Amino acid sequence: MAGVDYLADERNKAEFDVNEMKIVWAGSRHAFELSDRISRLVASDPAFRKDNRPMLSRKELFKNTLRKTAHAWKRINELRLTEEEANKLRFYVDEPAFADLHWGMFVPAIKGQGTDEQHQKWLPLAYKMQIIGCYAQTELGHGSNVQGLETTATFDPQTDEFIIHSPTLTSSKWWPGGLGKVSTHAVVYARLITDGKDHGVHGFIVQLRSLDDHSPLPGIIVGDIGMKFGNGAYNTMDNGVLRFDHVRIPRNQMLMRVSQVTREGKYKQSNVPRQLVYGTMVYVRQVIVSDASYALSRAVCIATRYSCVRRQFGSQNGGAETQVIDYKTQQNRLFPLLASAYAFRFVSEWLKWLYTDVMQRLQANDFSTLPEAHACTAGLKSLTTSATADGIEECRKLCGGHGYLCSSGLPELFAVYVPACTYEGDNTVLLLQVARFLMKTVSQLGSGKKPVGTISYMEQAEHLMKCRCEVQRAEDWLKPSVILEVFEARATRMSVACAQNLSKFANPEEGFSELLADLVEAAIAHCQLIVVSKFIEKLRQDIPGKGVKQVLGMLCNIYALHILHKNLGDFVSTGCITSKQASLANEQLRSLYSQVRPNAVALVDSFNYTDHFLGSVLGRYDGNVYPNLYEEAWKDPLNDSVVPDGYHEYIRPILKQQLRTARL
Ligand SMILES: CCCCCCCC/C=C\CCCC(=O)SCCNC(=O)CCNC(=O)[C@H](O)C(C)(C)COP(=O)(O)OP(=O)(O)OC[C@H]1O[C@@H](n2cnc3c(N)ncnc32)[C@H](O)[C@@H]1OP(=O)(O)O
Ligand SMILES: Cc1cc2nc3c(=O)[nH]c(=O)nc-3n(C[C@H](O)[C@H](O)[C@H](O)COP(=O)(O)OP(=O)(O)OC[C@H]3O[C@@H](n4cnc5c(N)ncnc54)[C@H](O)[C@@H]3O)c2cc1C
Repeated sequence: MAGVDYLADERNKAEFDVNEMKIVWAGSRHAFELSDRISRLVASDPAFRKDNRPMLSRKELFKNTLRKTAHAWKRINELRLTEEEANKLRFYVDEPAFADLHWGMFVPAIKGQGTDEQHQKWLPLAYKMQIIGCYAQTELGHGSNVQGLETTATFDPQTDEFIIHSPTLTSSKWWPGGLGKVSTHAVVYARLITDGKDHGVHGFIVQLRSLDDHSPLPGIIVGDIGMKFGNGAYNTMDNGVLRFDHVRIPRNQMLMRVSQVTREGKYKQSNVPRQLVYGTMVYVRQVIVSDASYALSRAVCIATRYSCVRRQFGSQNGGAETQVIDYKTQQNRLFPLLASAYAFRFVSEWLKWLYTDVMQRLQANDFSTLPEAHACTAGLKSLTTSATADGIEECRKLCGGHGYLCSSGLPELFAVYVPACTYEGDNTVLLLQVARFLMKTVSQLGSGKKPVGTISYMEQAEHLMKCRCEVQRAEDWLKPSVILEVFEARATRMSVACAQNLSKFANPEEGFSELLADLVEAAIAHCQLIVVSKFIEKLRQDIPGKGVKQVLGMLCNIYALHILHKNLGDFVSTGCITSKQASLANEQLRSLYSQVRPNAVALVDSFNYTDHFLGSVLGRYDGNVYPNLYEEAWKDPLNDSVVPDGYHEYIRPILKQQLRTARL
């Protein structure tokens, strides 16, 4: 029945103003209106259809992506979209493509590491897509260890050129998105060698393919690295392999903001930290945190709507069965994910602010906040992507058997999303960067150097090491000051314990290696504290709209108390809370689930996702799941004929043989 809203009752239960919540989710009225307009534009354009992706072969899939990307670019130009609008359009097209790396890494690498002159030369070409670029850093033999890269860029003073070379098989560039089949250019990371001296890894702009016929330039071997996890999914992207055989580029194609090579071959470093060479990664990690909130909210939206539609058991006198969302087990799995989606949204807004602030400071040669920005982007990228990947998979299970169908949208979402735990820095490797930052901070306590920003809580280390949680009743867990202190105490105690254990080793690096697992846990505790504290900060702001702040308060408490419940070992063993207080937290959590329950569908409606973007029969806005699921099944190519291809070759002979055997 078209037009019936099967979730209307659920929507009527909401205790807050959904339209105001949509604005909170989007970040501002402007952001909401822009996002709403662009999402509808994409949804209404048949060229952006995506429901056939799992059925396509790799070649068809890739060509389809090329077609869509070209169409998107055409629409961006026809409609004269702003950069913000164009980014939203690409987001709602929802198909990983070479353009992500062009706009997301190639352009930012030139902007961040290039000189004014290089900006003038390359950015106009890139902005008009007259060249298409990728970010070629990772190699077959090294990804995490950037300092271990092997590609060389040797300066030749005779010709004023660099010679880019892949000396070994393991030095082949391997993974860069957009490289395999599309990019004409790349920012290539290679060891800079002048006068026989190795100056470490630097970025170089290298042309890879002819701008006339797209063939690889002399000395370049380039191709796709092959099928990846899942059908459809990330296989729309041409992750590539690239080898150089003494390829020459002009000297002015080394990105020279951080350091320069003069005409004479002299290496000079600007008065900026060498880590700025890693600046593009910091930028993208911050974007990835924001993307985590979108990916998780999408899965949660599907699982929440479907959990209201789906009924199992509990029928009384022939009445309706129980909606599965009313089972406390379902709530205990689903509502913390709903809360996490909101928590990640708010922490990503803050992280974007932090990043912008750091960039402004860098312009004024103030590098003081760079270490914190690195630790926060690395740590939050790791925390949010791991939680999101696990959360999407949990949402699939929350949808029971139907969640395993491609038409639920969840298998593809998981397959596309899960590499986020690896790309842009393996999550464990990134947490270890946070741990280094924490150990440095602890070692400086009492030295007069004040910890600032997200680590400023360590200034109270003396208090946090011995404070006792004051919770006596379940409601006490609703006080933000109580939650904050407990999370700060846990993070401090775990970091200090690691530092104390480290100090027992004569060689600090040996100690660090031995304690890696504990260090990762301390880093996670610190990152979870950041997420909790940014949610609490958000609630201190003026948030208009009936009931909006109240329901966000519930989600904030669910996020914090669920983390506490899942990590009870940490909180209890460090003496931050007692086991009695732990059970009071659990009691409060159950009560919060009941309070959120009537608001669940409205909370996912607030994401304002179109059915096109969700791409899920189970998550349809109107909740009309079964007829559509049924109809969807018949679209499968296997159902094109009643008797399958292969019947005569393979099924019939078996049946006949069985008949003969039966007669014997
Ligand atoms: C519209 C936008 C769309 C965006 C597109 C989004 C999605 C696209 C999809 C996929 C893209 C995927 C792209 C990639 O994967 S690109 C490759 C990414 N690779 C990595 O992330 C590699 C990870 N490794 C590293 O970053 C480094 O090797 C390291 C692990 C950080 C170690 O580096 P190094 O050995 O040099 O450093 P040390 O550990 O010795 O530390 C020395 C000091 O430097 C500080 N440091 C390290 N990194 C940074 C940084 N980025 N910024 C600032 N400071 C940094 C570190 O803390 C040490 O400081 P100290 O004070 O202790 O000396
Ligand atoms: C889909 C996808 C897209 C990508 N796109 C790009 C791109 O556009 N450009 C680009 O340059 N690269 C790209 N990459 C590469 C990506 O950045 C790397 O794969 C990533 O940085 C991880 O590095 P690795 O593969 O070397 O992992 P490894 O470092 O080999 O990790 C293997 C295991 O070792 C562990 N490990 C490694 N070092 C340590 C340590 N010091 N301590 C403890 N444990 C450790 C890790 O935790 C992990 O469990 C992409 C990768 C993927 C999957």
